[in-house]
Amino acid sequence: MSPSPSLIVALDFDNATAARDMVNRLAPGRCRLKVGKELFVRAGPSLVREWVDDGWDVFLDLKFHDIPNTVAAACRAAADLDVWMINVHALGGPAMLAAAREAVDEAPRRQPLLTAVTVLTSHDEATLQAIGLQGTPVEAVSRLAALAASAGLDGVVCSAQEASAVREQGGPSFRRVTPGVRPAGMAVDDQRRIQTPASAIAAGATDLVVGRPITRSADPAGAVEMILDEMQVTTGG
Ligand SMILES: O=c1ccn([C@@H]2O[C@H](COP(=O)(O)O)[C@@H](O)[C@H]2O)c(=O)[nH]1
Repeated sequence: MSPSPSLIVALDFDNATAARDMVNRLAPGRCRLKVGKELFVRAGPSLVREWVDDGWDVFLDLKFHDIPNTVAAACRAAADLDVWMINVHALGGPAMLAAAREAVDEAPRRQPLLTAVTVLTSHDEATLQAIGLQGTPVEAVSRLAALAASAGLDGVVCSAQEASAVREQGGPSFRRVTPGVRPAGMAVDDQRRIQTPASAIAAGATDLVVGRPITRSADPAGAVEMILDEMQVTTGG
């Protein structure tokens, strides 16, 4: 069975105060939080721990990509924060993915979901050619999703444009975490493979990641509700 759809707010801020202000404007239970490289480097594990202790599900989006031993150690450190989800790059290959899986399985308390980034949503076919990846984005994502599924990961990060192909690869319970979501008429920014919230859900995305359309809104909680409404139109939830 597919997981219930969820909305994850990307907290791309350069300081803890601004990030806390944003979280204080969001309604607990309506969305999850994502902490990425910028905020983590600026504000560190203590901020993540604070939100986890407050009851938030936190996706620690650090996209580990290194030799297996280093990634396993990083995954252990991330799991120690009792977060809901962590991720690595599928391009790290089978041994790295297996090492990450083993590290998370040995987590002493909460085992986070472990997902793998396939092809960044800022990439289009021309970018793939430039970096030497063969085929279309959906072909590359499918190959990498198959690697992640064989290593026993819990899902992948992809664009919603590939969500149905990933569901075929990994089965319904294999999560399709999709950034690059833009409500109709919003700025695309640096994203290239985008979908609206409704079309992302219709395509089989399980967890929608949305940053700037929420965090740059004058009414972030209202923006969350509008996106959730759009998601429910398709799920009937
Ligand atoms: O392929 C990927 C993987 C991660 N991201 C992250 O998601 C958010 C998207 O933010 P927006 O402001 O909604 O564009 C951001 O934190 C990225 O680091 C991604 O966009 N694509």
